[in-house]
Amino acid sequence: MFTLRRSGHFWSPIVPNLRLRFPRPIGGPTGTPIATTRSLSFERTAPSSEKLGSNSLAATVSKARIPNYHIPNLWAGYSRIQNRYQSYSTMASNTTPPTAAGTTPESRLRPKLSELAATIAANAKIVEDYIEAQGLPYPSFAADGPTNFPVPQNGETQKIHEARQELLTASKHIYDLATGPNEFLRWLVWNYNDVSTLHVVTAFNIPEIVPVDGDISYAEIGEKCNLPELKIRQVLRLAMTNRIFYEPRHGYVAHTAQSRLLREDPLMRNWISYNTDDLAPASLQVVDALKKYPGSGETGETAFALAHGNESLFQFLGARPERAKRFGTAMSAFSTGQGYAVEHLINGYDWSGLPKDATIVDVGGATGFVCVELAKSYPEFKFIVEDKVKPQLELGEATLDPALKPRFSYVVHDFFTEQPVKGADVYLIRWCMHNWSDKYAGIMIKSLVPALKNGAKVIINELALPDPNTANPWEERRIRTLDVVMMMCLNALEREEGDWKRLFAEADPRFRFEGVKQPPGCLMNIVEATFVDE
Ligand SMILES: C[S@@+](CC[C@H](N)C(=O)[O-])C[C@H]1O[C@@H](n2cnc3c(N)ncnc32)[C@H](O)[C@@H]1O
Repeated sequence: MFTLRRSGHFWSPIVPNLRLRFPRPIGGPTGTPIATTRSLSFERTAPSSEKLGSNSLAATVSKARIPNYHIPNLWAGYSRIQNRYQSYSTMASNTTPPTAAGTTPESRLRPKLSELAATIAANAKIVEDYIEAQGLPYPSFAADGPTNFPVPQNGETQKIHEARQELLTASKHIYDLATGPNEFLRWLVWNYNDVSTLHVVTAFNIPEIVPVDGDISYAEIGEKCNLPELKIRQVLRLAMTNRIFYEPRHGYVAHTAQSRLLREDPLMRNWISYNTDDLAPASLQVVDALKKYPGSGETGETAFALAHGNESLFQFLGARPERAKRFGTAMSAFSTGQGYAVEHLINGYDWSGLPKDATIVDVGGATGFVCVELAKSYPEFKFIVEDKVKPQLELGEATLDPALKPRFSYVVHDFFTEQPVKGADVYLIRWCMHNWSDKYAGIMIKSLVPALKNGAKVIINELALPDPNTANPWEERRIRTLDVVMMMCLNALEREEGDWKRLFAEADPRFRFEGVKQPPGCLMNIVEATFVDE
């Protein structure tokens, strides 16, 4: 029996400044509703010195303001807050959660199931506690689940994201280990069936046909797609094993979070259809391309070209405006987001080390949007945006803030020909060189040389691949896949630091290679070389 019959408050003996306030008398035997006062609340004034703990706790406390308490629930909530405070305090004091990665290549080959399971449990708890404490939407497969993992990416959540990464890595390891090599390989090669079912789902617009709320029979979907019910059932039941739709009752189909995303996100639809229509056929030609053109660096001698009537990717897109538009949208689905934000380039390079009125040439700069951002921070810099595609430059010029106009000019230029702007301080090349083999990347750098004054900088902003096993496994798979896609489509590649260094050395011995940087939180790198001609 627990009854409170006077107004007042309790101070938590564990959490500084946390109190349970009940300004009006409340009462009732254990387990029965207590007086319906809406002013019953947890309160806490967090000292500013407490970072992670206090912010998370603040959300927990505000979530706890619920009317119609039962006394036991109230105390459960009170002690939950205290427990959470203790777990955040531990996290804030830099306790490292268990990790799945071994420390040597050999130890990575021999993980133990029980240790992986412990890693999963510990890191899942960290992530889950944070989500609940912040009142974030809980991850779910259900149609109303969040479309992205709900923890935002910022300095304060770094430890939570590290824990999530450990969770993902250990989960993949334990799954693969428990599968065993024989089954693993047998299923790996069947992954094309996942792609082909996804292709059917998107090509026949099935996410549109399935209602957002409720369900629809296989027969009705078949009628709308002009396909037999049985075939729809075959395809969708495999797709469902990837949680694309589910079957709430026998013979009926409803949305999951993933199928809803296919319905509602045009970027995602473009990304999928570009891959299924344009790239998947090329992937089946990689072996033939390697046999036919083993050492080629030409864009027309690729798996893509073999799959698409001997047209290079650029020729293919140039002749098909609709596909080109879809390609553009698909690319933005891949390379937008926090890790690719231009601000990393603005904040991650020492622009203030340049002369105050420096001239920056943005080679292959499209609309010049990178320079526009740079111009905001460096009010005396001047910018020349170059691109081969005139409409992009025209768009940039037409949409430029009038206040910036005196500092900007736009020049049609092919970056494989001699650089027309002589004596600039910086030649910036962002997201252009990974489209080209070393043969052409070398020509791009050599074409700059006649324009370079002593001390001029060449800054390249794209990837510099890390050594194997130094990135987290998830990121490693992303960049290695991208690297192979560049080969398949264009005989191009993502480069390592050594590749960048060699490119500059081969282009001209007067280049001093300054190295590669990766701004914190950025998925791209900044490669820098100085032209030294004294
Ligand atoms: C992937 S986009 C990068 C655009 C921009 N730099 C950025 O950071 O997003 C590649 C750019 O290179 C341009 N481009 C392609 N071939 C070119 C060439 N031969 N000369 C100049 N620009 C070219 C394209 O028009 C496109 O704007």
